[in-house]
Amino acid sequence: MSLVGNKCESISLVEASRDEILSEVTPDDVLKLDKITDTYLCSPEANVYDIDFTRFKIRDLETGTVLFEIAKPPTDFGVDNEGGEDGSDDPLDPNAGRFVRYQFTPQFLKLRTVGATVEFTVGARPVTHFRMIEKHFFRDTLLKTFDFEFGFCIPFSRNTCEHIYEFPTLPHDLVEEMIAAPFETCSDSFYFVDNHLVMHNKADYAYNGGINN
Ligand SMILES: CCCCCCCCCCCCCC(=O)O
Repeated sequence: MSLVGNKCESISLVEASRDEILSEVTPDDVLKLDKITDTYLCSPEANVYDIDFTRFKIRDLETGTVLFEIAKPPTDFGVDNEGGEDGSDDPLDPNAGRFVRYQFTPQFLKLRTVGATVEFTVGARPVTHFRMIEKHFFRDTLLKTFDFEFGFCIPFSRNTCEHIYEFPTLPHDLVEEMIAAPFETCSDSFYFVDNHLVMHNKADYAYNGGINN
């Protein structure tokens, strides 16, 4: 099956078929991806560990400035935070909560290291080798793959960790294109427990905040 879409702006977020879900997606598979996926590569039910993200914060590590922060309201977390138009606010959408839209200013792309602090809870099962592989694209170009470990989580625990994003050096022309093309920068975040894919989230990004808007 084709796991990839052609353009961030035109991906079709259809759900993977049952056969696709049942075929195991490995960390090596996603490390090899060179395009954004056009489907979610696991169903929401794959999260048998009841991993629940409850807080997320991004800060510039050079100045300590907090750039973005969201905490889970009582019933929801991770849906469009800026009023995007992907339809994920629909309570019947099985993919609600798997997509986030970020809107940053152009200055964001000048940062060198960003710390992303995530707080999450886990359910009744111990979580071993919890790992996130996250791929960032602009259109058809892979900007960078991040590969982070969360480690081991005991049952019914609340956990916090900060991962360090070292920004790639991007050519000036590419940066200008990214600023001029809101939401054509996007990412796939794949979460594995013991090498089994348990969650797949998507995000897109605009970097034109403060420019005529
Ligand atoms: C411009 C290329 C590298 C970009 C690194 C951006 C770091 C942003 C951290 C936020 C990622 C959150 C992903 C998510 O919400 O699923």
